[in-house]
Amino acid sequence: MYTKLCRPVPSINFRTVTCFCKPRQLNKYYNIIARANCSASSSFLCDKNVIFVAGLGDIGLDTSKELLKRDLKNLVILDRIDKPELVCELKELNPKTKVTFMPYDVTVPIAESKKLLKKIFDKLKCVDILINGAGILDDHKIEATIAVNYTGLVNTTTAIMDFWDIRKGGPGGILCNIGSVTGFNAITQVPVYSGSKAAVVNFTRSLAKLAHITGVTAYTVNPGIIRTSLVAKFNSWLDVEPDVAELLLEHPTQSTKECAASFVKAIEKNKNGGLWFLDQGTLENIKWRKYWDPCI
Ligand SMILES: NC(=O)c1ccc[n+]([C@@H]2O[C@H](COP(=O)([O-])OP(=O)(O)OC[C@H]3O[C@@H](n4cnc5c(N)ncnc54)[C@H](O)[C@@H]3O)[C@@H](O)[C@H]2O)c1
Ligand SMILES: CCCCCCO
Repeated sequence: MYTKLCRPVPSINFRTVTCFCKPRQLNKYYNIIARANCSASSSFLCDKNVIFVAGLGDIGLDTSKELLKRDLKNLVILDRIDKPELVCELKELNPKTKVTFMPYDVTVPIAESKKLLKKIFDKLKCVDILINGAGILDDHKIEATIAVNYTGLVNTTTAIMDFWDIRKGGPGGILCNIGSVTGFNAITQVPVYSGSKAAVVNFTRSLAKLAHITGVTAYTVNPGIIRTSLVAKFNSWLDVEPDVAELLLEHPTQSTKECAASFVKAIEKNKNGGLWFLDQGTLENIKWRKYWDPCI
């Protein structure tokens, strides 16, 4: 619906190249170049430019590796973590994709986020997908949890709208926000974290419904529990359960690789309004029950 398709290409040999970068008059050479890069068996992601906020985290790193199997044109990783060895490892994985790392803290003022995004857009000319994945889990850190998990995501999203919003002449874009199963049903003992993820889910559902105005589609990927450094040990709110991590990790979990495989599959489905549930290696788009309708 919002994917500005290039000139229809023969579906037999080539997939339709979707493009937000040149919404008006697509240069026929772009089509040929894109086709040359993307064989018929390639993914929707082939030849795309992707920004991945938190692409070096435990889930982020394996998801970045999975993305790099899809012949992206550019993968720009923004993260607070600065681990050059991980970036070098990613750069080696696929010669078809240029991997760039830029330090970024999602809690900076929105003007800083815009400045960083301008540098990226000036370099790449277009960005097809923004993945917002920054998150912390420590219910002792109330302000920080909300600042990183929610405000940081909202600000980064709002900042990119300067470059994507079709009302400003932008090409539109695709937002992939990392929520969590706790955004649907809380881990009661970490209500601040769970609430921040519910906010991410709710915010993103609204953006999806605004896509007809902004040209920006949006969905969330909501992993179940994965054994990462985030969950190894964390504080419950007001210490209501000192052993919350141990108790949770007694239940079935999934690996970062399983999550990454489902994560990229969800991105390839590119469903505006998707509520992707990624638990124990499965991928399901869940239906949100409506209890009330603002009727506007
Ligand atoms: N591990 C799980 O079970 C699980 C389940 C569902 C959702 N999640 C979410 O997935 C995401 C990744 O979590 P993870 O388990 O890989 O843990 P992780 O700690 O390895 O990753 C967290 C990522 O967020 C980044 N980050 C934190 N604060 C930041 C800031 N201020 N600015 C920029 N980046 C910042 C970190 O650098 C890291 O890349 C988080 O949003 C988390 O809430 C995790
Ligand atoms: C083990 C607790 C996992 C909490 C992160 C789910 O988003």
